[in-house]
Amino acid sequence: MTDIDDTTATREADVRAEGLDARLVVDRGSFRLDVSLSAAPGDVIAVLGPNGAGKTTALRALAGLVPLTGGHLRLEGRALDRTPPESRPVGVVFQDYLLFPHLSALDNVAFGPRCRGASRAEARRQAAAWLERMDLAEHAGAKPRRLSGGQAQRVALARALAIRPRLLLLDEPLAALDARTRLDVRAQLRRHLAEFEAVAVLVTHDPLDAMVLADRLVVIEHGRVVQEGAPGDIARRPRTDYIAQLVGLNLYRGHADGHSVRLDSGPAITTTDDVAGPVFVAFPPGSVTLYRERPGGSSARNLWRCEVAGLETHGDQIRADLIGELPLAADLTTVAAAELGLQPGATVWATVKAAQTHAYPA
Ligand SMILES: Nc1ncnc2c1ncn2[C@@H]1O[C@H](COP(=O)(O)OP(=O)(O)OP(=O)(O)O)[C@@H](O)[C@H]1O
Repeated sequence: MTDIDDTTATREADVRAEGLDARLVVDRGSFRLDVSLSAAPGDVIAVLGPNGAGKTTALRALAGLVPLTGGHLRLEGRALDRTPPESRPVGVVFQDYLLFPHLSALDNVAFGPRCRGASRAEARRQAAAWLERMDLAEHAGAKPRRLSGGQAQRVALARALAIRPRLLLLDEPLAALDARTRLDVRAQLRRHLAEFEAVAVLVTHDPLDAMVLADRLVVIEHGRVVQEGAPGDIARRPRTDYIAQLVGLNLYRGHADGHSVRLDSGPAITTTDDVAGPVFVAFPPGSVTLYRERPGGSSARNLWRCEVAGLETHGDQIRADLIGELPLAADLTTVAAAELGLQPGATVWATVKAAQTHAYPA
């Protein structure tokens, strides 16, 4: 057995004995969720996917709020499939926090320990300690409507952690916040998740939240896992159009023979990678250069005639959506777009250097 096999085997043993080991099969009308999730203690997993992919269903199944149609759910070696939600060692932070409006921050956090048998005084003592840890001590007496979005989020997190869960679930934890608050709260949440010693699963459709907060991403589409791995690997080697769009790459599928990849859709792309067989080829929109006339002296091997289908601002750049023999996205500065006279319907020539493409096995 190699070292890698040893590490994998150890991780799998950890997952079975101490972590999360789940296959969640849930039928909801015509929709079927069927995803496997496993994590070792201390792992933060982000479940990422487009609208309707089944992220919330997966989270609710873990919490026990929707029943499994099939599969299994084990946490620290214990089957939870038939355990009612309130008896699961699971803490949940809902998207809109669902704080009790009539209770103070302190009593919101004390609620969990109290429900699980702590005396009123003990529950409040634990709650006060959690609020302190979240830098919220001075807001202990405040009702939720007096809290800012970021403070409410931390109270919700404190409430979920106060029951000392062995599985922490977060549903779009930053979605309710404005952009400025989001930045701060994301950094704080990252710190709290790093300190959390059990498994955390967060659901999001924001790739930045997923990349910053999680050790591992599980991408689901149409109720199935389409790709999983470390954030960096997924960003470098997307395997579906949805993921390629999330990480901002043009992505194609084709058949490689040496440095040439014949795409399933027709044209070929030259790459510096040496690959063979079925592959993906990806390149960033920023690596595309556009010309109004066919460039004569360009050394680029990859040259395609395209038509501008649409233009939109993208950060401080313009993103051109191009169609033609190779549909692609190209980023250029506003000045360059003006000089090229880019407008929908215009014909342009697009080039990409072989060294800026990346090919990998499909
Ligand atoms: N109560 C329900 N009854 C029947 N179908 C449902 C129910 N709730 C959700 N669905 C369906 O299950 C599928 C997955 O929904 P889910 O909310 O889990 O997706 P999601 O990935 O969380 O999406 P979003 O990002 O939009 O919240 C959708 O097709 C949805 O229409």
